[in-house]
Amino acid sequence: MGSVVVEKLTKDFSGVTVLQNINLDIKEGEFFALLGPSGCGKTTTMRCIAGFEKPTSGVIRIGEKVINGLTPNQRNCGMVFQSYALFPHMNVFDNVAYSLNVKRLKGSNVLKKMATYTRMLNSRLVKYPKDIEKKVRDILEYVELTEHAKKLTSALSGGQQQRVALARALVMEPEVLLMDEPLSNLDQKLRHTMRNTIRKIQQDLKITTIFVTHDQEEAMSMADRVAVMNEGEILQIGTPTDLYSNPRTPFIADFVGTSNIIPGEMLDPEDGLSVIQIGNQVVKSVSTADKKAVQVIIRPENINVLKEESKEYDNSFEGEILFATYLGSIVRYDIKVGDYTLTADTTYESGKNILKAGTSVKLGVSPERVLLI
Ligand SMILES: Nc1ncnc2c1ncn2[C@@H]1O[C@H](COP(=O)(O)OP(=O)(O)OP(=O)(O)O)[C@@H](O)[C@H]1O
Repeated sequence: MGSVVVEKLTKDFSGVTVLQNINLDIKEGEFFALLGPSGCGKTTTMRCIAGFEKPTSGVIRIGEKVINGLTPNQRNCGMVFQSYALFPHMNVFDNVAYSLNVKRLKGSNVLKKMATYTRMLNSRLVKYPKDIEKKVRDILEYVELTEHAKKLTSALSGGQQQRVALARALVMEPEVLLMDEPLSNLDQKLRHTMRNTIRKIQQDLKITTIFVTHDQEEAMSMADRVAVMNEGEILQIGTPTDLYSNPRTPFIADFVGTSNIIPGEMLDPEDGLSVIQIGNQVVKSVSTADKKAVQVIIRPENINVLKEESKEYDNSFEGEILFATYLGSIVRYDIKVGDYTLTADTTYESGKNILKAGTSVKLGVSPERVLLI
């Protein structure tokens, strides 16, 4: 398995820069996600690594080898796309065996051999060499598709088709697995199951994996590390917990999870805590900033919603419930505090009533949970 290093990668399309100064250092066996909104350059980064796009400048290495000059086939990357990209007229087994066969056919008269192979496939006379037969059987068993081996891929469910695509990539024993929004076409429930399947396979095989997604929950739940991209740049790289607790910009705080982001003004510190004026309230934070105008970031789960003040908080506000959303294990409240509406998450306790709109509440936030950017 290979590490993937990208150095100072830029990409222009007709003079328009879509990637600028992308630097990645992906470790061997790591599950690495590229996360960002639509159009931020995730797929282009991936396509440069796979060899489908030529970088305008920059160096890409797999292991020790610079791969800029190699064709996609020579790069030893397996690819899985959102659209599956399977052959609908072939059965599962043939789809998975296809690339292994094509690789073997390399050499003289490839086109003629491929034409013969396709004819054999069409007439169902194809007979695979023993080693290919075994490899395909093993991988199909691994992704739990053995019983579907003879079915046309067009007759399978989305999740099964994506497992065929995964098997087809893995059977080539690639050094790096590149996955571009592989779960986007699946419904919510299947997406969750497939997340676990992909993560388990990745951990089993310890295959270096780059996973492109615009879904922060997907990236955060699957990846060892995540690069957050926006407008052709990488804003921050970190573990999911890193990004969640120490977002470097308001964009990341907002994109990775839900945040209350409120503009404030720094006052003089008190008792070792930063003091920030927000409207006619002050908020205290252990976080520091070396500028006057700051963004105050508070995660919804860090706002304690109390019907009466039962505990002393360094930060305590009066608010009024505007709206309550029951989300299963949590209840999310929109709460009016002065001129702002804050979002607060509370654990749902069965048997306890959800607070109604109009209820007056006290909010408590510990200074450790107030982040300044
Ligand atoms: N072949 C191309 N020619 C011109 N512009 C392109 C080409 N491919 C991509 N772009 C542009 O480059 C930018 C980045 O696109 P890219 O597909 O990499 O973004 P993305 O983050 O993967 O978005 P999505 O999640 O929507 O796929 C976009 O503005 C897109 O329009």
